[in-house]
Amino acid sequence: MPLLRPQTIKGFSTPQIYHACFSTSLPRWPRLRPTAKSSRSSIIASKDEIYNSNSISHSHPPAPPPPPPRQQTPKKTDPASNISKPTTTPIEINNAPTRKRSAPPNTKPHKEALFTSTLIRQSPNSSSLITTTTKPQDAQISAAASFFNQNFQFLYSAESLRHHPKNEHIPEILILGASNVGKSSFLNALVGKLDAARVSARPGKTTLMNAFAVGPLPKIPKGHVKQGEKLPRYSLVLVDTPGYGFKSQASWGDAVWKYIKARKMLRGAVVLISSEKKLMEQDKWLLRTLAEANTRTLVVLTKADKGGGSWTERCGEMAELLRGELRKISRSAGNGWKEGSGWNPDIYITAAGMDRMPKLASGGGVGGVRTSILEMAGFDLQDKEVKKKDETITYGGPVVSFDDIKWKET
Ligand SMILES: Nc1nc2c(ncn2[C@@H]2O[C@H](COP(=O)(O)OP(=O)(O)OP(=O)(O)O)[C@@H](O)[C@H]2O)c(=O)[nH]1
Ligand SMILES: [Mg+2]
Repeated sequence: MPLLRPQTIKGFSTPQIYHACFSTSLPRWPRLRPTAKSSRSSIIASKDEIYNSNSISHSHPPAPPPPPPRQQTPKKTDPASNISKPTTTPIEINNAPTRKRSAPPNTKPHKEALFTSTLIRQSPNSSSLITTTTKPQDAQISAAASFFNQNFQFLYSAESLRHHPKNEHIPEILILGASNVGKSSFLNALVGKLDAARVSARPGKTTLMNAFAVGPLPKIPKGHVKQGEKLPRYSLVLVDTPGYGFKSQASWGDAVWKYIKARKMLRGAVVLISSEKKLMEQDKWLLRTLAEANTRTLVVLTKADKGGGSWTERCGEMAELLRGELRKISRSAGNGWKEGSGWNPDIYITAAGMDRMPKLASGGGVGGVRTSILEMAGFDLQDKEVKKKDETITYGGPVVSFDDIKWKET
């Protein structure tokens, strides 16, 4: 296999070399300085960690199977009609036809749309929050839903990079965000299970990187399979992470950072930001770090149901703010991390953990996010079908093994 320079592989995490400066005194994620480059030896250490990863830690086993779903009494109301319109920004609810979904009894009218929408998104080209699904989007959303509902499996917990077992074939997506932002709840909603990942009202619940598998049997080209290799029976790995900020620890950030810069099958990160809070410096730092590492990024607002005032106004303003921040970051990164290729200009809005309703997996804005995650992971979403794209088309170059990467000299 020819030696490829990692920076020639377009659009996903390029293993570049950065210096990490970890704060040990504060129980926080490390403060990283992605622009300062380090020596090659720090990367070689990461590489060794990958290849010596025989031990799989199960110190954070999955939660027991969820109880049977509670019975819901459907309440038929038009979600869009109950949205309070913003007063200061021109955010409107698109009135395209919606698929009726049931909201729990006694749902407050202003939250009804949150419960019933599969897609809540703000795109740069529209001043409205799109909360509805048009016909083709519906087909894609249901294709993505059936993908995510297949073959759910807890894989492993990892304390550091070397605990992640070798993965040569299956795309991995990282779920990142501050502690308590709703990462584990979001993952549960994605896979349609209430208790796949453990959730708690107390920040700092997730302390390890927890990997979960979803999706149908993968179609791996014969030439990519080594003799006697045991093939995975799922198509996508979602990795829940410990949060940064309040109640977090520097070692958690260290593990996540090493994973971002060295993990071969990482195809993108979903960054969760709470819509009930202000954008934090640490959120901006994370986005900058992903930009410098050239990791594809999708930003999702969580907890749209929380906080005062109109959620449409609050989330719409926050989405605009974030997009401005992302543009600034991509200008200063000056690499392939650009609007549309490095980061997704659509900001999704979710209420994944809202009331922890069993049926929420089909609502709360989560359906639309699934489609973008699959796209980021290299799948092609056609009507009612999800197909794995040829890696050579998606990423602009053959997939090289970690061993074949010629490291950029500093
Ligand atoms: N109202 C509301 N609550 C939510 C939402 N998402 C999560 N929550 C709640 O927020 C709390 C934290 O959720 P988690 O999913 O554990 O958050 P996390 O980011 O995984 O937290 P750590 O693992 O501690 O970093 C829990 O009480 C959830 O029920 C949401 O969309 N709306
Ligand atoms: Mg968690």
